[in-house]
Formats: sequence, C-alpha cells, structure tokens
Amino acid sequence: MGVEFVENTTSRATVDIEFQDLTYQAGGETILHGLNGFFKSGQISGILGPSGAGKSSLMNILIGYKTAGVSGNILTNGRKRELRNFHKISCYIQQEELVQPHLYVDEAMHVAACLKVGPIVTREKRTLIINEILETLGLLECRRTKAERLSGGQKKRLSIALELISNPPVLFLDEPTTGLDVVAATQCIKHLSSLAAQGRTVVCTIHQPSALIFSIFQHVYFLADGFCVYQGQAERTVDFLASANFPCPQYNNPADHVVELSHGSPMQVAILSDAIQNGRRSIGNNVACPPSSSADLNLLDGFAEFPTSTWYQFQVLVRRMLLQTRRSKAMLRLLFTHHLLSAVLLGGMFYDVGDDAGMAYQNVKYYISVIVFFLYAYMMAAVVIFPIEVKLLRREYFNRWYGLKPYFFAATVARLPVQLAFGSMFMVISYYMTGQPLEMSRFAPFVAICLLNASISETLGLLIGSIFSITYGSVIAPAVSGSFLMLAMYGIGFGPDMEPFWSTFQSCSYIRYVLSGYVLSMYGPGRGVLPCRDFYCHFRRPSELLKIMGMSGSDLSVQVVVLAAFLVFYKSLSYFALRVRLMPEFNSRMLNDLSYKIVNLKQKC
Ligand SMILES: Nc1ncnc2c1ncn2[C@@H]1O[C@H](COP(=O)(O)OP(=O)(O)OP(=O)(O)O)[C@@H](O)[C@H]1O
Repeated sequence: MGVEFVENTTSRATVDIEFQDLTYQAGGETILHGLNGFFKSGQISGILGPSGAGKSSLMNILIGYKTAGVSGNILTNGRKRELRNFHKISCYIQQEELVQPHLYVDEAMHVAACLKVGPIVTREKRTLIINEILETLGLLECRRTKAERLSGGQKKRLSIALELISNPPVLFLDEPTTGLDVVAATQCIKHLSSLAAQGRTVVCTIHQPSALIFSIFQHVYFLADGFCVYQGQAERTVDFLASANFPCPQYNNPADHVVELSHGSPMQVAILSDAIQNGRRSIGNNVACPPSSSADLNLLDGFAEFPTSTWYQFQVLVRRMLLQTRRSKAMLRLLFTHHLLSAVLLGGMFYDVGDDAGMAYQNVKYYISVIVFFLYAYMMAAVVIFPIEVKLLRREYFNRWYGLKPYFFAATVARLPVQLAFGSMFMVISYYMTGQPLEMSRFAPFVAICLLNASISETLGLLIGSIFSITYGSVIAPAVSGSFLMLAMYGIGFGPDMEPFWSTFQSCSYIRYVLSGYVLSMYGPGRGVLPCRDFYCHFRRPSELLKIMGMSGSDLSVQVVVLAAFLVFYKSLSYFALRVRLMPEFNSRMLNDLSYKIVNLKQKC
C-alpha cells in the first residue's frame, strides 16, 4: 500500500526546484556566493561554466549530497525542501559509469526493478516497463549484452535507465556527456530532453557543450567563480550578452563565449552577475511556480524510506551478488589456483611434521604460515576490492534502492560459498600433507578456527576498505595486521613467564587466539605421546609444547568463543564505518576537506 502510494504520488508529481541566497563555504573558502535560481519540471536544464566554477558543488547541494557549510533556502514546489522526502522522488547519476559489470543489461534492469518497485508489479509488467525505458534510451538492442562490454555512452545510458524504473520526477546528472564523442553526447542530451518532456525535472552539469547540445537545453544556468552570470533560455543568451556589452561574435558558440568571458577579468564576471542579479533574474523563462500549483511533497512524510521490505532487499541482493561471483570466472580461477598452489607449497615445505615430536616447532611454523595465508589473502582482497564496491553501494544507497543492513548481511552471506569451498580445499590438502592427526575431533576445530581467521581478516579488510582509498588502505592494512601478528608471536618460548603487561596487550590480537586455537586443537587433551625419530625429543609429551608456548591452562572452546566475539565486534565496527561513510556530511565535510587540505599543503610545499 505504502509503495503504491509513493509510486502514484511520485509518478504524478511535478517538482520545481528553487534556491535563494545559496552560499557554500568549504576549506576556509567561499565556493558559491549567494546564488539564486530555479529548475522547472518538464524542462531539461543545464548548469554550465568553466572548470572550478562551482557546478558540481551546486548540484551536490541541491540533491542533498552536500549539506555542511551551506546556507540559504532550497524550495521544492515553493515549500522548504525536506531532504528525506526529496530523496524519495529524486535520483542522482554521477559522472562515473557505475554498473554491475557481470550482469546483462536486462538482468541489471530486472534487479533494479525488483528493488525499486518491488514484488507488487508482475514480471510481465516489469518486462514491459523495462523494454519501454530501454527503447527510450536507445538500449533495446543491447539488452543481452553484459554491462562490462557496453561502450562508455551505453554505460551512461544504462545508469540513467536503471534510475528511471521507479519513474523519479527529478533527475540530476553530473557531466553526462563526459567521455562521449559529439554524436553520442548529442544523442544522450536528446534522450534526456525527451525524458524531461514527460514532465520530469532534468538537471545536468556540463562542461563545454557543442552549439547543437546547447540549443537543446530549455534552461541554462551559467556559473563563474561561484556567481551566476546567466540564467534563462539558451537561445536568449546572445541577446543578453549583447545587452551587457559583451556581444557574441557571429559564428561563435554562445556557450564558449560565456566560458571565455568567465575566464576573463573578475570585473567581467561582476558585470554579468549584476546584470542577471546573481540568478534572481531569468531571461525568457519565468521564475518557478507558486506553492499551490504542484504536488505537496510533504505528503510523502509518513511513507517508508525504501519501496521494499528489508527481507526482500536482502534476498534480491544475495541473488545478485552470487550471480556476480559465479560470473567472475577469471577471479574464481585465480582464487582456486592461489589456494591450491599455496596448500601444496605449504604441504611440501612442512611435509609430515605433524606427527613427529622432533618437528613440533616446525609444525608451529606451519600454523603460523596458515595464519599468514588467511590473514593477507582475505584482508588484502577486501582492501583492494571494497573501495570500488563502495562507490556502487553509495550510488544505489543514495538513490534509495535498499538499506545498509540488508546490503551488509547479503554481502556477508554471499561471500561464504567461495570462502568455504576454497578455504576447505586449502585446509584439507595442507592438513593431510603435513601429517596432522586424522581425527575429526581435531580437524573440525582446526577448520572452524581457519574460517574464523579468514572471516575476521576479511572483515578487518572491509573496515579499512570502507574508510580509506585503495592507496591508503594498502599501506594501513599491512601495518595493522603486522602489529597483530607481532603481538601474537611475542612470547613464544617464554612459557608462563611472560610479563602481565605484554600478556594483556597480546589479548588485543585475535591472531593470538587463532594460534592458540591451532596448537590446542592439535596438541590439546587426549593427544598421546608423540613418536620421536631422533635420540632425544623434548616435545614427546604434547603438554611440554603447550607449556613452552604459554598455553598450558588454556581451553580450546574459549579460543573459539573469543574469536567469534572478535568477529562480531569487527563486523559491527565495519557496519558503523560504512554507515558514517555513506552519510552526506561525511562525504562533504570530512573527506573533501581532508583531501583539499592535503592538496593545498602539497601546493604550498
Ligand atoms: N571541500 C572543498 N574545500 C575547498 N575547496 C573546495 C571544496 N569543494 C570544492 N572546492 C573548490 O570549489 C571550486 C568549485 O569546485 P566544483 O567541483 O564545484 O567545480 P566544477 O565547476 O564542478 O569544476 P569541474 O567542471 O572541473 O568539475 C573549485 O575551485 C574547488 O577547488
């Protein structure tokens, strides 16, 4: 019922956007200076201007991606914009072509339809809607093409098609023509113009449009140094420039001429901005409609944030993730080879050391090697892959496809099959080759601890990958894991004589519990006297090894429970890190300010 209402309300709603005295400050600078303007439904509007003029900043503020450092009013249909409700009826298509690489176009559309519209629409009706959208955007003939094989322009159109499924009345697009040739760029803007003609508010930022593209826009908003230098109909730009004493040469593209003027002296910018009253005036197009003329978006107040239930989102996401994994053939082959070769290599290096009292230390080295394998293989994969996934997650989450909880649980569940299959293969081979006791009561806890190590390491990788870029993550992850490893290794050979300070410190390292878990599961209660192939073997009795390792009084089940607690703790931490990462405040204030500070510092140096 809720979904139906939202669908009906949003598909009927026409949304006019207006902004007054909009100022944006960041990094100690004023980026936008008291801008005024509007974007109307049924029109395609362009935000234009030279690089650094503030186009992306303005768009990010209007869509609600940036909120910190912003002052002024933003109105939708004449009423104050309520960000929560505005998100329900708008979507933001960013510059990067973010698509699920291994899905066919129609599959990607069906997944989007399931998440954005839900099961209330039958599969037949969904197919009809999808085909209609694909046709409008000229993608029908590629519906059986994998997204990764689409051209740049087709990927861009697919990003738009995915968002159109829920029929949003407001579309914001950041540089939709970047990377496209003139023909593809013109085609893209024409498609967007036809979407606007159906009653939507379509706003795009665009760098330097060709004369043809410029003429397609029904409303243009020119920015220079954070000031509005023209607002109104594209075809009236030339008249305006002439009236401001900056006539456009006869065969020049008016858009190029405004950009050239914007690059000129600040005086030129000030004259143009004064002439257009910093956006209070509009040439040819009337200022936005009064409140009574359009739908009141506050009607969406009581309705669910997402169109489908959490459980439904979880199911769809798990299916999509498993399909992606199954189709990532190269990655699966790589993982299989890596696990197999590492297992055989370890098996060869520590061949048959598990049942030899004289080789007990060698056997401990085998356990340490297993720890290092699971630690780095799983953590580093997450550190490298997750920052890319986060971009897609941000786009879909911001456009209200699903919530973070179902995504997080789906990602955890969807990773299990690969982890279990390859992890078990690795363990069976290396366990057998190194001559560990063939007893289920020892093998089972060994496997459980290996899997816990893999999951915790991966979660730690996700935590790092969700906060830092690949570059920073690749430095931070080895530093963190190296410290844990050192803590776990410290004290081997000290027996029970380790200082209380270090033993307390050591308990912060989950690797210590993994190591104890391995040693206890192999040399713990019930293991008889070990065969000795030398004249004297100090560790004939397994209790001697436990003593020297400082694990005499330890209990295997305690290690497993503590590791499970570590897993829950790191999972919760990475969930909250992701939550913070997805907050607009975090994007705008913390990350941007930090990166600009770094860039400024570099420049000063
Ligand atoms: N968080 C920030 N801190 C400091 N300066 C910022 C911040 N965000 C943007 N800026 C500055 O504001 C100006 C406008 O940036 P913006 O990205 O909006 O420009 P743009 O017109 O979209 O440029 P382009 O076309 O090159 O993408 C730039 O000079 C940029 O350096």
